[in-house]
Amino acid sequence: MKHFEANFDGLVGPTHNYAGLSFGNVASLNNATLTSNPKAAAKQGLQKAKSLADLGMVQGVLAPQERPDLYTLRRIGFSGSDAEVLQKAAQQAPALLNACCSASSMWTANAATVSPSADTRDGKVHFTPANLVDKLHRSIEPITTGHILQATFNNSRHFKHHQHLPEHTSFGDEGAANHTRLCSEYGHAGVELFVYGQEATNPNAVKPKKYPARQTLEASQAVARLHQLEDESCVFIQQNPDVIDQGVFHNDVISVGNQNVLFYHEQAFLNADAKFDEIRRKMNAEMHFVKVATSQVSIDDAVRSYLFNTQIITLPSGEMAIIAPTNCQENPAVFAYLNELVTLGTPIKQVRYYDVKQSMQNGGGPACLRLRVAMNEQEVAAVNQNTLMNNALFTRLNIWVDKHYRDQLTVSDLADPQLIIESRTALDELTQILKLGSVYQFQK
Ligand SMILES: NCCC[C@H](NC(=O)CCC(=O)O)C(=O)O
Repeated sequence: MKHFEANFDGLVGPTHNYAGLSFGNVASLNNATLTSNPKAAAKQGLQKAKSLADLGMVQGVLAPQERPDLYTLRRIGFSGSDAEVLQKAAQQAPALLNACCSASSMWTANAATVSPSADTRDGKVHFTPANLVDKLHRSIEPITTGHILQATFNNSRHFKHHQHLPEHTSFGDEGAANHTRLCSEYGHAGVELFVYGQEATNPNAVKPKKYPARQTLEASQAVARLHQLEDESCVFIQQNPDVIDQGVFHNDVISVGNQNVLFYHEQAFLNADAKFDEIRRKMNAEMHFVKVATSQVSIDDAVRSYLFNTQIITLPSGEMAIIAPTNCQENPAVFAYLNELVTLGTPIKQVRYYDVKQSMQNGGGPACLRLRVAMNEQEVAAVNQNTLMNNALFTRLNIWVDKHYRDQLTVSDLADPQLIIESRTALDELTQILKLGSVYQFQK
């Protein structure tokens, strides 16, 4: 049977804006006053997804969330008509309004952790939505994320959906951004590498001093248990707290893996040597650890360019390619490194650049925008086929974006009640295009 690694990209929602909501995420804070372009953001994302489909990859899309989130605003005491709720929140608690308007669900690397059927005891593909408790604006995502995942992977014979972990910082979970699956072939059992920022229940364990460690060991272990993974196929490794304090808020800002390749910065992990030995032992296959030294690319350049927030994909030819943001071309040290990388004799043979600047300005690169789901042919056939990218869907979604999205949005626009109507009209139409059923609260 054939096996694939599919990428499901998050569609950028109609309220895409720069509100500076993510303490510890340098780009989010630095760009807090910029005017965003939701239409351009959505189109950049669609173009990247379509380009991967054109390369012969299995590519899908995940619907965005309903924003503004009036249900959360009502839950915290704002009342009246929808327009009144928005106006009162804008006057009395603008920071809370901003948190309820973010289009952050587009970063589907944080939607869930996924374990393919080759790794799980019951032979199903397992999904656990991330609780994202570290950030208010993201902590309101997991319930709807669960609905969207269930409507997309809507076959209980093949797909097992779990509830998100308990909503407490001890179980801080950021999903696939801190999870990498290593394997020889996508269909063979692999090693699932869980990267955590801190141990919540061990007061003596090291942790960052300045910025939050969003992922805990306890959360990663819980996901591994839920997904029915064998101990022999899991490795838990701590992120270097010093790099978290330099803006590496997720592991996918400092390392990325694909099949038997782990591409990483030398400062990414604690106790890397011992953990890499454990990976080698558990893999039963040759591993390529592709290390980038600080002398080649500094942490600052890695964070600015998102060199490691690239996607490494295996093309139908068997060659690996890196999907990089154009920001990597614009950074001299990073561009020089990538030009050299393809000559080094590693499995990575080419680099392709895509403009995803609208997302980058919020601290999300190409890899943040996608959720990886390794599947066999039968599982791909069991996915909601209306979510899979092809020429027709690409054309349809571009028309949909043109019809509903604004080409500029500032934080002060978030109090505009018209935005509720625009967003709901767009999302209602989207659920029809993707045949998702009623996944949003306003549809229930
Ligand atoms: N995987 C990339 C996630 C980026 C995301 N940024 C944000 O939410 C920024 C939102 C804002 O500042 O408007 C985050 O930090 O979780």
